Amino acid sequence: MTLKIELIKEKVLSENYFVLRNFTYDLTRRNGEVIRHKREVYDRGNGATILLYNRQKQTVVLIRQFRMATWVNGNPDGMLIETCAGLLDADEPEACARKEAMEETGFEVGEVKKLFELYMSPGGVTELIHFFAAEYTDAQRASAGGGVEDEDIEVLELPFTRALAMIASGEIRDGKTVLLLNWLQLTGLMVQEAACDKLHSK
Ligand SMILES: Nc1nc2c(ncn2[C@@H]2O[C@H](COP(=O)(O)OP(=O)(O)O[C@H]3O[C@H](CO)[C@@H](O)[C@H](O)[C@@H]3O)[C@@H](O)[C@H]2O)c(=O)[nH]1
Ligand SMILES: [Mg+2]
Repeated sequence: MTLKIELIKEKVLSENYFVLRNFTYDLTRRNGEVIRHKREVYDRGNGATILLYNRQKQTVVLIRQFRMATWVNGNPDGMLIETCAGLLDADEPEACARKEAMEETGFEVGEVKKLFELYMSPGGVTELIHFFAAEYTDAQRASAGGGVEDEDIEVLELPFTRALAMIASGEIRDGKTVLLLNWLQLTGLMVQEAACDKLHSK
């Protein structure tokens, strides 16, 4: 059942790099009762992210960068391991994913697969992230990556099994990255762990 919403007031609390608003609205509950809500909503745009994987080498490409929000919330050095990602700005999601792969990892990917679009923090953040995956080859490496302007991004090419182990150990704790690595595991596109360990011990 669709709830009825009537917007009463919208107030901009902060409009600097992104926008924080306070919404007052009346919501008609499923039982017909009307309740008034006040909710703060942070709009920092939508984004795209892409997992690069190589079946032959059984590897994935991730990045490590400083994330202030994690430092504020208990991450001692603020460093986070993630799939490459960016804000859409004026780009279409797929174009954004390709551009971020190029800028952040240095790989110019070929065919990309659209997976899903997910709200990442619906309690208060508008952001919708578009998820992609692409197989990469060494020949597609066009630059060292590292990001643009004031970014300082480290590129990590890891055995897929190592990346999965890093979720279990807590070394990877970024939501979009865990989702994408779990998606790849579920596809069965990567070989089973024992075979993969054998490949990397050669
Ligand atoms: N001056 C200033 N610059 C900012 C601010 N916030 C972000 N930036 C700059 O804006 C750029 C954003 O880089 P992108 O690569 O486009 O985005 P992202 O931060 O990696 O975000 C991606 O990942 C996030 C985490 O999962 C996602 O939340 C986001 O949607 C996107 O997919 C960076 O150069 C960053 O320094 C700010 O408050 N002030
Ligand atoms: Mg980025």
